[in-house]
Amino acid sequence: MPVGRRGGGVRRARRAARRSPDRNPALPRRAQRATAAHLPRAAAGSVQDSGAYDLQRRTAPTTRHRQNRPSRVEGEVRGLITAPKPDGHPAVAHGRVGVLLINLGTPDAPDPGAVRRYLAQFLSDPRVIEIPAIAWKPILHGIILRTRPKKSAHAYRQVWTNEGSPLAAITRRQTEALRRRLGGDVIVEFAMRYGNPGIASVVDRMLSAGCDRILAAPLYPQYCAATTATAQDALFAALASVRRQPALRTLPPHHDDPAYIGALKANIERQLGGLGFAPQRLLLSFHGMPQRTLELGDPYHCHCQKTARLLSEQLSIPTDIAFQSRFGRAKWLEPATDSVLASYPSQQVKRIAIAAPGFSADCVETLEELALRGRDTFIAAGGTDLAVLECLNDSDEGMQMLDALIRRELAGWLPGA
Ligand SMILES: C=CC1=C(C)c2cc3[nH]c(cc4nc(cc5[nH]c(cc1n2)c(C)c5CCC(=O)O)C(CCC(=O)O)=C4C)c(C)c3C=C
Ligand SMILES: [Fe+2]
Repeated sequence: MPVGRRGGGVRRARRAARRSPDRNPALPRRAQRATAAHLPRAAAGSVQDSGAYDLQRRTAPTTRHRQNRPSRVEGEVRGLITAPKPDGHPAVAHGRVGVLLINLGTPDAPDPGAVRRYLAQFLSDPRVIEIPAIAWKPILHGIILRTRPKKSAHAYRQVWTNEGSPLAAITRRQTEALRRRLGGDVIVEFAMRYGNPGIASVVDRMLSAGCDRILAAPLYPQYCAATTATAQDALFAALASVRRQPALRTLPPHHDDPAYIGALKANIERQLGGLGFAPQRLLLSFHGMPQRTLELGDPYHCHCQKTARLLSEQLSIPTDIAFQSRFGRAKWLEPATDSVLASYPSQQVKRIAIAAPGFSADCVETLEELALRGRDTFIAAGGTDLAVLECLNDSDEGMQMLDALIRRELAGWLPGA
């Protein structure tokens, strides 16, 4: 907008505010005049194209108001210069910035029924199983959901904690830590792509709390259609029926971000330094994917390779890369973690550490598949020492990285940023 026009707008807005029959009757006349006179210039435009109906606040800001304040100047101004709502206009909370951490999800309990419900939702996602539904549904319902829940529930039972599934407990702690770091200006929540709390219900809560700007952060450093894209699909689907949609940003993949690589290096070196043995090799184990997804153009494999290369350049211990958690009969990315573990001892590699940089939180795949079954495989093949390192979780290194990435993506949305 040209400067002159904007200046005129400011003057008109101030005159209108002084004359306004809607001036706040709760304020003394002097305070009303002061309110109009102190309109920030930059904000006057928002008075003209007023969202003024929205504003609930009709009194001078109290401490409570300031704590819950809208994060943008326009919001403050709209808060002071209010117009009456038309009859029937609903109260609308607005002006808040939200961060939504999204992880994969996990069963509600380590029993076959809960695991079955979780797997039914997970494995019905066409982003995860890219087989035509007509062929996949009979296999899923006729075979997989009849057999796998019992086996998987056993795995979950071995790693379950007092706070529930490790993935859920850690994601909750990450959320609380980020909330503390970002302070009262940002509403921080987490949601799961499968299971609870679901993305739609959390988004609904954030909108009710007044989030009209949301940064969604799928907690996957390496982009994959089966994880990142489906989390975003679910978010967009949740908003598809919303009248008043928030502005939306999504956290990009950060597989090669110096903040991520630096956090991994610090986290791994700290843990290696505390081991009671000197590993000869560090195996970097990523979750696998069908080989076909690489051929279809999914960048996941390349992202994993790049993370592994950048990290190994920063570490003094020799590293290998492998892919775990194979599912189904199709060819998956190689080499497979269990094959590598079984082959190490015959190459005289008998003391190893494993890190899983693609998992932002420890889960059944790291705690059961790597730390229990992986260990058995390695020891049975002749290995002597194995340590499975913790994921970044809510460690200082991990939270510092997440804080930095999130703040970067919130640029312009936070006061003074
Ligand atoms: C980190 C990235 C992940 C990718 C990529 C991924 C792809 C993928 N996974 C399956 C099948 C299963 N995964 C399961 C658990 C699971 N997967 C991830 C992450 C990725 N998956 C996590 C973090 C977890 C752990 C969840 C938890 O509750 O702790 C499971 C369930 C467990 C089991 O029954 O083995 C399945 C099944 C496929 C098919 C796939 C890509 C096509
Ligand atoms: Fe998985």
